[in-house]
Amino acid sequence: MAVIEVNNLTKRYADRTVVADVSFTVEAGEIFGIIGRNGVGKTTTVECISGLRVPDGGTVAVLGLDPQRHGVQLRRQVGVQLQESALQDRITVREALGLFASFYPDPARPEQLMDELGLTASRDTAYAKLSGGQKQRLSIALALVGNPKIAILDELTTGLDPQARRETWQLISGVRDRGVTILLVTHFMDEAERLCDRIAVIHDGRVAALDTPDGLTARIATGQVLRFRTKSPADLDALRALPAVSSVVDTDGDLVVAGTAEALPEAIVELSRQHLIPIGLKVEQATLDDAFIAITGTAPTGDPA
Ligand SMILES: Nc1ncnc2c1ncn2[C@@H]1O[C@H](COP(=O)(O)OP(=O)(O)OP(=O)(O)O)[C@@H](O)[C@H]1O
Repeated sequence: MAVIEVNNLTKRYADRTVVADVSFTVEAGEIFGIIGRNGVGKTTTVECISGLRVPDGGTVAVLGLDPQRHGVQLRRQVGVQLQESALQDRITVREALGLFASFYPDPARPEQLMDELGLTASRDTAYAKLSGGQKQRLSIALALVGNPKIAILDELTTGLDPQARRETWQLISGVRDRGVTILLVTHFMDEAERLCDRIAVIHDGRVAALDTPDGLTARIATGQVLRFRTKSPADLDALRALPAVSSVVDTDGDLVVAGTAEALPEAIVELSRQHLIPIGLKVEQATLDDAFIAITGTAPTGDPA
């Protein structure tokens, strides 16, 4: 059963089209990812879904309701993690969770959420005194405190250290296992690969691809990804024309060539014909990162080291 249906969504700011023609459906119980580089319209798309923005075209239905016309009913059933919290500086973690819990008919227990999100030690700390990571955990807790049917999480783990990211992923998997549908916006490929059942790749305000993480990787997957530099610019079209090569992308001077197992010998011969040698050559198995590069022609940015 689809719980979110987005059809031909468009959104303009002044005369600039930010969301051009986006369509997808999210099924009950899945973790659905929206991935894309900064500024491609991900947040605008989820803001239209959560009723915070009015679309200029197309339709959005959440649990069968129009977010604009049925905002009050939907707010009880949809938890939204805001990118920047509008909390007062002096409110403590415990007070904020208690306050938000009071808005809902059947809220989660704040103590349990604080425990699950590692916030118990800072329960009496004022919002302004929390670290970036603690603020992030609190924003996730606030999205979940109403026991929502759908949770919309935007840049879930930005600002968290590697250990906290992994703990947050576990927590989100656990929330999904309890039957909550999750719409996750991220530009971290490892996060999308680890958590999402299906992913929409947004590029230039459109859905460039929609599939499972494995399905997206399989599009280029052929098996191998070669990474190297050359001393002078290579003829990329000649590389693209090789039978075993499915894509060639130049990411700031580093060439990323995806293809079958034959791509390596073919590329070496072609480069040698161009009087070039591959510098720093690495041969790897394809990942979601590589699929993203092949689909959008650009590298995702902001991945943690
Ligand atoms: N209220 C606004 N008025 C004008 N332009 C806006 C507004 N909000 C966003 N934009 C612009 O629209 C584009 C898409 O923004 P959006 O936040 O939807 O992208 P995003 O993919 O979520 O990026 P990010 O990961 O940086 O949040 C950006 O270029 C942004 O600067």
